Amino acid sequence: MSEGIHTGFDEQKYPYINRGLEGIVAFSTTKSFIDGQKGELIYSGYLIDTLAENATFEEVCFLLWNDRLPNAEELEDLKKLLIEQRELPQTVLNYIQSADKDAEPMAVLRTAVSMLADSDDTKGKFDDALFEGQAIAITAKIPSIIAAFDRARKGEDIVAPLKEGSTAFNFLYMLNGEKPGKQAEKTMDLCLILHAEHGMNASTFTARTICATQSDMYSAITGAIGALKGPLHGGANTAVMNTLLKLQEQGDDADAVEFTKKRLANKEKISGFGHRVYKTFDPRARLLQNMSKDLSEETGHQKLYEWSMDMLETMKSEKDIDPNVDFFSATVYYSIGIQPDLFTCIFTMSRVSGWTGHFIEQAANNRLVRPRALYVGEKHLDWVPVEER
Ligand SMILES: CC(=O)SCCNC(=O)CCNC(=O)[C@H](O)C(C)(C)COP(=O)(O)OP(=O)(O)OC[C@H]1O[C@@H](n2cnc3c(N)ncnc32)[C@H](O)[C@@H]1OP(=O)(O)O
Ligand SMILES: O=C([O-])CC(=O)C(=O)O
Repeated sequence: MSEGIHTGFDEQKYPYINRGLEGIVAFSTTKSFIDGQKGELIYSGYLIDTLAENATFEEVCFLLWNDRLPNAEELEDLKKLLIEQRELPQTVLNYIQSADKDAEPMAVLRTAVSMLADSDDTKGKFDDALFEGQAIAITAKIPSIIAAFDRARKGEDIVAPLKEGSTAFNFLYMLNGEKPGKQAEKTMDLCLILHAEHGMNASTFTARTICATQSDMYSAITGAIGALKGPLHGGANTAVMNTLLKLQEQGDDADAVEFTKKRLANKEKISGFGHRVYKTFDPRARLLQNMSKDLSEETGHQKLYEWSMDMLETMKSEKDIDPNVDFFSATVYYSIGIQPDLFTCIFTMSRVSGWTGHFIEQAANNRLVRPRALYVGEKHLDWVPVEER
């Protein structure tokens, strides 16, 4: 340790700092398992591929809140409760209508979710018996907030939620003002399943840290939304789409290989690639890649898919880095008509199930989260009066 640096630590005991907490195991969980070498993801016992093939988003919510799949009656009950909770309180609708049209959708969503606490009958009280009801209310209302803001900012009437249909179906209906077809609903539902849960990622860690102070679920989800919004986390899906749209502006013969190489040469990070845990292809990206390919052919967006593949191959050959979940979700969302600046909100619609599952788990076996920082500043300085500085 160099002279003048005072750590405040026993240096024998704390010889290094773990920047970014990489590899630190601070919680146990039954919510998900990730094998970063094999590229395997499991939600409460079920492989992501099994869930993608068989489950609905509502079943995944139940799974993440209860660590088991629902029987038919439990699933119907949950769907009913989610439908009952879709309507937004008038205070939140008023806020959405008055929000700046140019505001970031994730910022509006963050504020609106925070406001929901006021009109919740439980006031977000920290009580085991109330957590699942709060999780249902927040999960049900997030799609309504996203769709309402998107319509309000375009000067369109807000569409009231349906009293039927899946979360995916109702969201697309509220967003577009017309009922979606079977395929759009299925695509949306699959995206919700694939983004629901992912271990101790930055936003889930935020939610658990807030829970650990015994604050409340609304605060935890508000904080988690703030963490997800960043471009190194969930915000990367919007950044991926902006890159592809930039290529599109250059015309059909735009060169995605050169574009990627140039950015790498400038030491820029390429959004949608790399991961703290996966050292191979993210299994969700594999599933989304197949969807992206099929949808790009159906919607005439083949060029976007071709450029994505050029970027993928360049990242592999130049850096040996694979795509993460945000890479192909971008073109999937785009192909079903969602605007790029809403992409991270769609991620939120899904991830709220994992955040709330972790909140319930943390509360059941709580300990305050409180790591330490290595102090590297000065100590015991003499006070200098302001006029002498
Ligand atoms: C839902 C999600 O949150 S998935 C992640 C979404 N985020 C992104 O797509 C943003 C782009 N990716 C990244 O910034 C990173 O890969 C992260 C933040 C996701 C994970 O990164 P970390 O584990 O912290 O790795 P770190 O940033 O230290 O990168 C390690 C090395 O790989 C390089 N690298 C990692 N990702 C990328 C990338 N996307 N583009 C170019 N280089 C990259 C780094 O430059 C670094 O190289 P160096 O050792 O030569 O300096
Ligand atoms: O696990 C992470 O760090 C990021 C991620 O892929 C996710 O949250 O889905």
